[in-house]
Amino acid sequence: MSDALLEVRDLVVRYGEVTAVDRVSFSLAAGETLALDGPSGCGKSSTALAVLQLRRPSSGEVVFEGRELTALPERELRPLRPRMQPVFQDPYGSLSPRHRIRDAVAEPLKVQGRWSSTEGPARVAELLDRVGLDPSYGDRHPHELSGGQCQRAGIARALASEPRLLVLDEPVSSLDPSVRAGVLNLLADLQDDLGLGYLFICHDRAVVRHFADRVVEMRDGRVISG
Ligand SMILES: Nc1ncnc2c1ncn2[C@@H]1O[C@H](COP(=O)(O)OP(=O)(O)OP(=O)(O)O)[C@@H](O)[C@H]1O
Repeated sequence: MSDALLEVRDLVVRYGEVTAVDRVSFSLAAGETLALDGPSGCGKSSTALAVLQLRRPSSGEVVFEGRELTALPERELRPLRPRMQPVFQDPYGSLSPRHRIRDAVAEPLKVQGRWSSTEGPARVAELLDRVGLDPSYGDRHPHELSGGQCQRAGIARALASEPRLLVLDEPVSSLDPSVRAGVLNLLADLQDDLGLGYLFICHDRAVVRHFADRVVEMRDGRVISG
């Protein structure tokens, strides 16, 4: 019995004739950061989407917390989805422009039946505070936040689901260099506190070296080292 949080075995993702991910395997423990590195188009994002089951792989296995996900119908996946949360490159893209930050963070609690009108607002304030945002930011809309603040709000929303795994697809690439370190430090703190596993996609070698425990190097859909 493996104690891996995530185990990916012989993963294949095809888009029609294109094989974007070709028998990729790796594993990730709780509290660990595994980086996927490689040139543009080598299949990093396709791997991430297949791990999250946002795109169903063509073949292979994704074992998360001991359960093989690829064979599960959507209704059986649904209760597991909160435990694996994505954070994408575009901080504004993961938050609806029409909703206040407070509502965006509250939504997972409501959808997952964990909202109460007495404790819910305090939980949202606590999550905003946890990501370094003053809870008064809850009143704002995404366009009233900087890119870094918006990415923090997106992380608060992801944390509302009480995940065990964050799939971080270029989470700081669109941010000003001056705010990148702050968001990476926040992610490192959260990992220390919560024991989260991170699948981390990033094309910045210096960031990868600094942030990742292990690196899986990809080329043309395949793992070439790691
Ligand atoms: N929705 C899609 N339909 C068809 N082909 C796709 C699709 N998404 C990705 N691809 C192709 O799959 C391959 C891998 O793309 P992917 O985005 O996974 O790579 P990546 O390493 O994440 O690249 P980048 O760093 O540029 O995001 C590429 O050849 C790409 O053109």
